[in-house]
Amino acid sequence: MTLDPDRSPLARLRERLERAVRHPSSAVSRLSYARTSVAFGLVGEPSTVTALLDRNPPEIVADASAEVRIDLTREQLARFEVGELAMPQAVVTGAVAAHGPVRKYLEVDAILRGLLAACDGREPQDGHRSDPAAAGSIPFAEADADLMAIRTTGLRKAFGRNEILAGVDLAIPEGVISVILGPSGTGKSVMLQHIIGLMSPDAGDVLIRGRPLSRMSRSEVLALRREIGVMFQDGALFSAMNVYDNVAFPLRQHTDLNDREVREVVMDHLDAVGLATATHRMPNELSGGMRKRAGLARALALNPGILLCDEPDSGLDPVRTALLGDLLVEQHSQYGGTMVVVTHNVALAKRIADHMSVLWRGRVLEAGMASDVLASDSAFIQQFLAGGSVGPLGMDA
Ligand SMILES: Nc1ncnc2c1ncn2[C@@H]1O[C@H](COP(=O)(O)OP(=O)(O)OP(=O)(O)O)[C@@H](O)[C@H]1O
Repeated sequence: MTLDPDRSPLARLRERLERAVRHPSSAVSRLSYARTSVAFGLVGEPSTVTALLDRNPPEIVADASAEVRIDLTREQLARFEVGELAMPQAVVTGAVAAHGPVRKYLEVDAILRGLLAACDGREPQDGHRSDPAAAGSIPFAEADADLMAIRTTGLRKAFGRNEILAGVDLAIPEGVISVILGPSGTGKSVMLQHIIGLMSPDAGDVLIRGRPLSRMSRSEVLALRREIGVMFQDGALFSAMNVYDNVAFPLRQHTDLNDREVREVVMDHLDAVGLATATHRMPNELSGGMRKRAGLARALALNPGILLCDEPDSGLDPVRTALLGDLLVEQHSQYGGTMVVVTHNVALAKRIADHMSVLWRGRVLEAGMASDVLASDSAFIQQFLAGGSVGPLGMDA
């Protein structure tokens, strides 16, 4: 694989959008995939944007370079500002105008589908309404079921008589930060190992971008792992290599970049995680937080479409956890993609999650946009969020 410097996430997005404009009938899947890099947004300087917002209904425009531009109505802008419609990045003819976390991106997708269908003069094939203003909120479960970054269907796993996963149906949307939250010992790490293909289920399946792991050959699973970066609890650094070589390792293994190009990518990532001056340190000379940040830089080195973070807060104090959470959000807004964070840390989950799945007793108890899950009236969720000792969750439950 060659990493073409011209093929930045933005360049790749542009390509996909161009294809989507040329072939609107395939726009839904292409745009859904495009969400993994960056997506949608306001166009132009704030004053231009305001002028554009006066147009009603919103419109989609292919400019000279076939860039897709999306103008929002005033009503949509208001929701954008209060965070309901925040989008990862806005594109101005190839330049990033603004960025922030995705919140209700599925609503945005409904709008996009409508816009594209309107642009093509046809109704979208999946029956979604073409009037973007009327698209409104669509229930999470109905949206893009086949276009989730990760899905598990009826996943079961037992160790002896100890059933850990009892039919887990998980759906992780593309392009956002998803937190898998649950009490200790509930099987979060076991789930993660199934997703990477390191553990096989007793029943059920894992689908990565629609591709079932059960039907993949070993070489396909290995290739898939290159699309998935993993940040392990302790960083999982090679103890005999310094920080620089640890981050360079996947690039040397899986790309044909020359030394200068490797250096550029490595230093870019180390700089982003605040370790640019620690290149020569060995893992045992790093603090726990530094090891995690080095692990994050390594996990991102190949620019994976999906990043899995296993308990990134383990062993960190609350302040370091908050700082690491902010770093994850920052990295996500910079690189895009789907980020999955497994944790039992409620404060971290609240800080970073766009989407949340709560695991309990081997199943997904509740899942959806983080704000909805946090407002759940489930007794278990309320107890877990509050850290209370009274409720359905006991020592062994
Ligand atoms: N390879 C294994 N063999 C036997 N039991 C295992 C194995 N891996 C995990 N388990 C058991 O599965 C259960 C769930 O473990 P897991 O590490 O997934 O929990 P978790 O939700 O990640 O917990 P925590 O938040 O404390 O890390 C535990 O009881 C653990 O002992």
